[in-house]
Amino acid sequence: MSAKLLKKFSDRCFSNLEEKERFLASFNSPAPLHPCILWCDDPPDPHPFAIEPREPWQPKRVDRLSIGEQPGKHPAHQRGAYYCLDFSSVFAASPLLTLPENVKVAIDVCAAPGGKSLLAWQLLHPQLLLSNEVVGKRLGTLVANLKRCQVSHFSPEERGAIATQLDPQRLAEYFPESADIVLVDAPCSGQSLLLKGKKVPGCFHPVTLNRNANRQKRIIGNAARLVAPGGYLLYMTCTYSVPENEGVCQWLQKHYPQFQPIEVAHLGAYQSHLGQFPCYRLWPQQGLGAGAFTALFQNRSSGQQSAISWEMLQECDRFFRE
Ligand SMILES: C[S@@+](CC[C@H](N)C(=O)[O-])C[C@H]1O[C@@H](n2cnc3c(N)ncnc32)[C@H](O)[C@@H]1O
Repeated sequence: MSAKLLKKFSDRCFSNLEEKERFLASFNSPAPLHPCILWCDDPPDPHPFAIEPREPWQPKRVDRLSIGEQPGKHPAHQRGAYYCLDFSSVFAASPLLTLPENVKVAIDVCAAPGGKSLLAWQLLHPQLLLSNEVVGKRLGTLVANLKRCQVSHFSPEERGAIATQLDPQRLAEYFPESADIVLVDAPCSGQSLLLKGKKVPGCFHPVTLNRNANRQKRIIGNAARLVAPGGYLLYMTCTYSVPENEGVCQWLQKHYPQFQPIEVAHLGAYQSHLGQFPCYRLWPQQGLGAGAFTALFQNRSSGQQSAISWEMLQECDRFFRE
């Protein structure tokens, strides 16, 4: 990581000197991140782990564990009792808590390894969860996680998931205006991954940011075409950059003006000071995770939700082929 580019970014983002110092300090001495789990079974009593106090927006099925807990090594993990994810992901997906449950169709456009799909499955109880992943190797991981975490295979008789490996443009052509909720957890410059000890070369470089912003615009534009009239689009990243995040949201509003940003009351305290519309940031200096961006949009156009063809679903499905 270039310390110069990080400093430049923080100069641009924070007029408050103290906030800027705290942001930079997160990189110089990263705080350990609390493990976090999403329960797929009902949590047992007694609880197998030491847990942290809850945040007001924390879904009931999510527990943030004390430092030192290793939920991935517990036998209940292999049994699929829960899925391990980071708390920033929970923050990003938390606008799902404001949406109607028991919807017909949820589509996760960028789904592997599966955290947001599992959150949508647990929080919204969709009839059909269509989890899509373009990268073949990652599709295998996604399907393995869905199966381990007890998500059944969809059929017209049974609520469940379908896994596809389609480019977002193809997805939009096959299933237009069909989804009550579409999730776009976009591939991004991944700046927050630095705080998880990962190497992310060039993640503050303007060329990287532009390349990612452009890729996200293509993905979110196609994702918008999947959303039924009245349905929702949730856009999330794990990066801090402004051309991604606020920039991509502004692009969406300009090119798809029927998509209105929706206020998420429980995230009011996290309103991004870098956007003039409802969108939310978790910063690393807030002490809850490495960071995330999230914005919820509603498709305000009028019309009917399109039905999904079972034949088309069967043709694309890779749930049992992985
Ligand atoms: C941030 S990750 C998704 C994480 C996942 N939602 C979760 O919660 O576990 C972004 C995903 O987008 C996929 N991706 C990369 N390029 C893409 C593209 N052009 N269109 C759609 N997805 C893409 C990546 O392979 C990656 O799996």
